[in-house]
Amino acid sequence: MQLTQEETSHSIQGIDLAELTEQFGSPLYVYDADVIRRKVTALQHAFSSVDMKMKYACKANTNLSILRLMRSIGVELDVVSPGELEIGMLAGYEAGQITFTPSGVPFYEVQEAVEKGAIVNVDSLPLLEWFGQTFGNTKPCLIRIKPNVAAGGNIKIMTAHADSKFGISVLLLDQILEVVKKYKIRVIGLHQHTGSDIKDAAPFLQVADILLDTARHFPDLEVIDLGGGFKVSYKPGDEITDMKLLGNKISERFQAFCKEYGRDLQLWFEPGKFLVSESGYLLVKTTVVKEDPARNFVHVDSGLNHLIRPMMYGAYHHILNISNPAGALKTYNVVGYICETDTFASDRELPEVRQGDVLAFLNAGAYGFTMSSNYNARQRPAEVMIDNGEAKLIRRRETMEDLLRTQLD
Ligand SMILES: Cc1ncc(COP(=O)(O)O)c(C=O)c1O
Ligand SMILES: N[C@@H](CCCC[NH3+])C(=O)O
Repeated sequence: MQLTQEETSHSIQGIDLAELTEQFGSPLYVYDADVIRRKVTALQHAFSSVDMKMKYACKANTNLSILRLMRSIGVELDVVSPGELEIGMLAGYEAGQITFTPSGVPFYEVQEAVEKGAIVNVDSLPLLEWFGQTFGNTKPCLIRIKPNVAAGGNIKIMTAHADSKFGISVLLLDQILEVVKKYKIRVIGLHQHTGSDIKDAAPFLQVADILLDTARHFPDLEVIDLGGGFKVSYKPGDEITDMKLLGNKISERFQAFCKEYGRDLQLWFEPGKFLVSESGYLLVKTTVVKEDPARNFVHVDSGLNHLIRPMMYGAYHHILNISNPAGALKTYNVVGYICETDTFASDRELPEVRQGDVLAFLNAGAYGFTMSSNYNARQRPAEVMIDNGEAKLIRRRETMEDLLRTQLD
């Protein structure tokens, strides 16, 4: 990973990260708005030769300020629940700019979203049948195809292989077409999402081919939606998706398809991680350094309740000791304070960690706060966004009252 000068000096836009924990407390999520802008621009450049639209997969990070930033730079939205839809609309999106990509949800959730004006990605044959019965040809929809391709950082985040629950298998095309014909359903797009953390261009091209082949059977398309999944850099030296190469290759195939189809379509992507992962840091404080005969343990004032990716996927998050960057290197297991095995990192070399040192977990912008919980009756951290050289609190720290609000005594 190429750390920028700002990252090595442990400041963002001139704001010292350690000082932020003094000001806003610890643990603390911090986001750099400039990184998000840069990522959006990179994707726009990569696909500048086609009519491309970004639908930010906001499950990665639903903070209203992030959504408002996305909206201000022309990025639309992909949501997976009524809650995300509501947050999107609160951020100022019109429902027509939002796609709803459910996964086996109750049909009334789809009904409400469609009635509000969102466009649904239909993900099962029973939902397609219901959609036809309920809306006939009065509402547009996309169909989520499962291309039966396995790709992604780990099996838990692969969503398009044959055994995955997501979408309608491409092998069921005849049945899809039958239902569409029966109700004259207005299918304006085909969608697929292969998985997350996909480095190589090859799987993206493979699924694009499958989706475009399938698209030939639908005469009224306006959109091809290739989902998200671009790989970002988690580890120093990590190879990431070559967006320029991918942009050229996909655009070329897409243009050839549009020519054959006889009409220019729009190409949609639903990036989550790519847009926000690298913008975020989780700042934590070292509570205890335990020099055990077997290992050195660094305990921090956080755990799987705040950042579950290392425990859930074995995901690597780079860690900086921002209080002692020049300390002698030592090897540690960095662990949380939760009453479970919540190891953030094993055998990690860090500049000597002392009690009270502030550590920064990188790549905490995506699937960090949104996957957090109140396990062990712990409150969730505050969130801060740095923009125009200013740090603003964009979510206050939870309190005990927040935790008790729904309990009836
Ligand atoms: C339907 C859909 N679109 C987009 C995404 C975003 O994926 P990523 O954050 O890897 O770009 C996901 C998450 O896996 C998803 O399920
Ligand atoms: N939450 C996953 C990615 C999205 C999975 C949902 N389909 C991660 O942190 O890598």
